Amino acid sequence: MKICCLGAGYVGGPTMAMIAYKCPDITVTVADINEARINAWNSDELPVFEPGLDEVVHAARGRNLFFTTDKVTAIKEADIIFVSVGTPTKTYGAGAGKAADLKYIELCARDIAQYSDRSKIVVEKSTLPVRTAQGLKTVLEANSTPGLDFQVLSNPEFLAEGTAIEDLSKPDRVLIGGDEDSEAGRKAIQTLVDVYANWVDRDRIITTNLWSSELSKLVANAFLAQRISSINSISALCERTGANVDQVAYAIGTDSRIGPKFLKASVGFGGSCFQKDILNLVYLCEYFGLPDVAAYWEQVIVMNDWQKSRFSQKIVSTLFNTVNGKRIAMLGFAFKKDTNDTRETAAMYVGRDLLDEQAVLAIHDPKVSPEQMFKDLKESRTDADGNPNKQIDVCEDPYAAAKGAHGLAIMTEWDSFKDLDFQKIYDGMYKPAFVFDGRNILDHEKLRKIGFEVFAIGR
Ligand SMILES: NC(=O)c1ccc[n+]([C@@H]2O[C@H](COP(=O)([O-])OP(=O)(O)OC[C@H]3O[C@@H](n4cnc5c(N)ncnc54)[C@H](O)[C@@H]3O)[C@@H](O)[C@H]2O)c1
Ligand SMILES: O=c1ccn([C@@H]2O[C@H](COP(=O)(O)OP(=O)(O)O[C@H]3O[C@H](CO)[C@@H](O)[C@H](O)[C@H]3O)[C@@H](O)[C@H]2O)c(=O)[nH]1
Repeated sequence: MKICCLGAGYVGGPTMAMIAYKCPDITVTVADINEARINAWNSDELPVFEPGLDEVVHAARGRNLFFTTDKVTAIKEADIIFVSVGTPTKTYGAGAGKAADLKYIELCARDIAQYSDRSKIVVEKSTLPVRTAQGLKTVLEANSTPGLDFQVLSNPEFLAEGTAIEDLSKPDRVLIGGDEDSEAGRKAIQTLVDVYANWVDRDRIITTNLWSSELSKLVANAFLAQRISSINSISALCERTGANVDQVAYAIGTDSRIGPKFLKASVGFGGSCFQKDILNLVYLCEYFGLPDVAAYWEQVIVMNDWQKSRFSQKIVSTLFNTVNGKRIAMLGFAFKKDTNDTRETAAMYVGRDLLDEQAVLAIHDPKVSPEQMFKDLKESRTDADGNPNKQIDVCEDPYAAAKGAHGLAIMTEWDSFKDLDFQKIYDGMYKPAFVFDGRNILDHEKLRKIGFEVFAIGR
């Protein structure tokens, strides 16, 4: 069997690497139009940082895993074609700021139709609005050689960044939606089930109709993000009342009906998916004439935005209502630990707020490049005369970032931050030395004993 995947991004690369790793008899080719990305997948410096990914790629690459820019051959040869291209929030026209931009998906469908000379199974791996499969099928049938059959399946991906390899090798479930009402549809579903059954227990592979599968992905992300916004809303109430949000989260999470996960209060959720997918859900609700449902889910985003700006306002008000010219050390820039991804990271929004207030940002992140930070903060590295940007100092070393700072903000929960020598950091800072723990990962009592003024979320 031959599988091809269009899109070698955060999802296409690792998911296909896992299929190739677990199924040595299947040839897996990942095709992308971005040559630099493909070159990186073929090098020792993979374009995605994920614990354990290097090992999986190295074991399969060249054996039955291939990365290429030749999408035509990849499409022609494949029995199953996954589509794993981006579905960003639309920035133009109807639905701008909410609806998913489906142009990359449609271009893939047109390529598949044009280059296929036999019937294929087409799998939606990207996160898509419910009922996209209908449009895909129409484009495929209208543009291909008559007589070919394209079975469209929905197989959304639930991996989280930073734990992608663990999530892919032991998924809670694999979801496959297809046309359950036709013989060809059921056969296509079974073909994909058989691929995953090489390493996933059969009872963890859920099959549904197409629309349930497409919608479940958006709903899963909406529910996860809703939990974070819920606990973050309570963090504000804790700060006013003397309750401790971590204690509250533990107390409610021990109720097996609520469960302990995704109740960690924070400076706000980030990442490429939650906001985009909830906005998409909101748009769909509006489109299908359900404004009250739309408003309900939109509140998850409103609360998240509030949590981020609340954090930057807290820094400014605590530092005597001015951070003008003050150095603020930001530890962490990625949207969560164990990834170099900064898409929608809370650090970017807090950073921009502080720059607006004329602060000097000293940023350290173990994985994020300075180029990425400047881009996200909408700043250039040098001024018109070629002198370095004086408002942003990217530091390789957290101690260097904190030296001469008035405040230190934990933006990402990197484990390495917990073991820093805080006495050394304290000695190098202006006094009073303020810590703003946006992830509640530090030992606050210990910090207070050293002499820090500590602000934590929800305490
Ligand atoms: N990032 C995640 O953790 C995650 C998890 C689950 C689901 N998803 C969903 O998966 C999809 C892909 O996300 P991603 O993070 O991998 O995106 P990404 O931007 O990292 O990768 C998409 C890739 O598709 C390529 N591409 C675009 N058009 C193409 C074409 N016509 N042919 C071949 N390649 C093409 C781009 O060059 C890019 O490399 C999105 O719908 C996203 O919502 C993402
Ligand atoms: O209790 C928590 C859990 C997470 N976060 C934050 O929420 C964001 C998202 O975290 P996470 O969900 O772990 O990472 P993602 O890679 O964005 O994964 C989500 O989005 C993916 C893309 O759709 C889905 O596949 C995953 O199932 C879903 O967890 C990050 O900023 C986290 O720091 C919190 O603030 N508190």
